[in-house]
Amino acid sequence: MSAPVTVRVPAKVNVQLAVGAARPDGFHDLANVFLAVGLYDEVTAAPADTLTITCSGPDAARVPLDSTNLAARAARALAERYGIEPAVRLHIAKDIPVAGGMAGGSADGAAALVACDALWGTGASRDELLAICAELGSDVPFSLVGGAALGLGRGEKLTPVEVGGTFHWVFAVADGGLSTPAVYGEFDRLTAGTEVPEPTASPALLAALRSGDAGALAGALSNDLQPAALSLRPALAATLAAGTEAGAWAALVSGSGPTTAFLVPDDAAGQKVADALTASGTCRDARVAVSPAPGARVERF
Ligand SMILES: C[C@@](CO)(OP(=O)(O)O)[C@H](O)COP(=O)(O)OP(=O)(O)OC[C@H]1O[C@@H](n2ccc(N)nc2=O)[C@H](O)[C@@H]1O
Ligand SMILES: Nc1ncnc2c1ncn2[C@@H]1O[C@H](COP(=O)(O)OP(=O)(O)O)[C@@H](O)[C@H]1O
Repeated sequence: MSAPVTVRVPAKVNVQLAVGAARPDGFHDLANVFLAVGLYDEVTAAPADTLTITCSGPDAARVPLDSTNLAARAARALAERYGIEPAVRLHIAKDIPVAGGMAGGSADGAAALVACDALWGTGASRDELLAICAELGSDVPFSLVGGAALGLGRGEKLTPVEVGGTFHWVFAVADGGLSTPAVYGEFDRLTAGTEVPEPTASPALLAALRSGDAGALAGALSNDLQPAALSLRPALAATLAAGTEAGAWAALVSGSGPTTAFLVPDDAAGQKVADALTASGTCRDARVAVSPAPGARVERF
């Protein structure tokens, strides 16, 4: 019998999220610049008679353990592709905030795919794995590749982006989550009757990533979903202000939120901003992390 396989997978922050008008299929075309950050989930796949799924960690109770779980969906999709039974016990050790705009579910989907591929010896190519990821969700391909990438289309068409240094972040974890479709829906409501421009990647942002210049990156961060997230969760404005007052170089909502992200110059500043955010009472938790981080990788057999 094969030994269990454990895969570690990072969270993400969107350093640019340019959103176009709603498409006929309900999705939005994006220029989505993903940056993987060093907060990780681990997914372990072990042989079993049937597909079962468990989750541990402080937010485990908020993770669905039914057939909608993205890790379970990934295992089923791979098994179906190779005509085998999805007989696997999946365990998620969850450290990425749930429904927080940091792609935790997508991360678990990508990790389960890599873990099951190794466990079952399917030998799927990188392109096959990426195609399954794109079927599972717009953010899932990025969780597989990690680093930094520009996502076009609905975010699934990836081009790697060069990163020339290490960036230091603080993430303020909010109470409860925000639904991604609800935030896109609020974006549509807020932009109704206006001309929504075609989303394009910012040359200044890509140059800042390439040079590793955190000050330049701070000036180039942008998120078109931020007004929608703030409209649905006005209290996030106080969190953003608390981090900025404590010395963060820049503050923005991470993706669809409600996690907020603070770019800081170094470790010491990160600890100071994290302490101030915790003391402010405007968030549930504050986590420090660095980027870039590698994508879904087998850690141990
Ligand atoms: C906003 C972003 C930014 O990276 O992530 P989060 O911040 O939620 O993690 C993504 O676009 C979320 O991607 P993901 O969570 O994979 O979304 P999907 O499962 O593909 O789609 C869920 C729903 O979000 C909306 N959606 C998603 C992607 C997109 N380009 N346009 C959309 O309108 C649609 O309503 C869709 O039905
Ligand atoms: N493995 C998983 N981990 C977390 N959430 C999951 C998972 N599988 C499915 N979900 C569902 O996806 C929703 C979005 O969660 P998540 O991916 O953590 O946030 P976001 O889309 O904001 O980045 C959750 O509310 C949950 O219902």
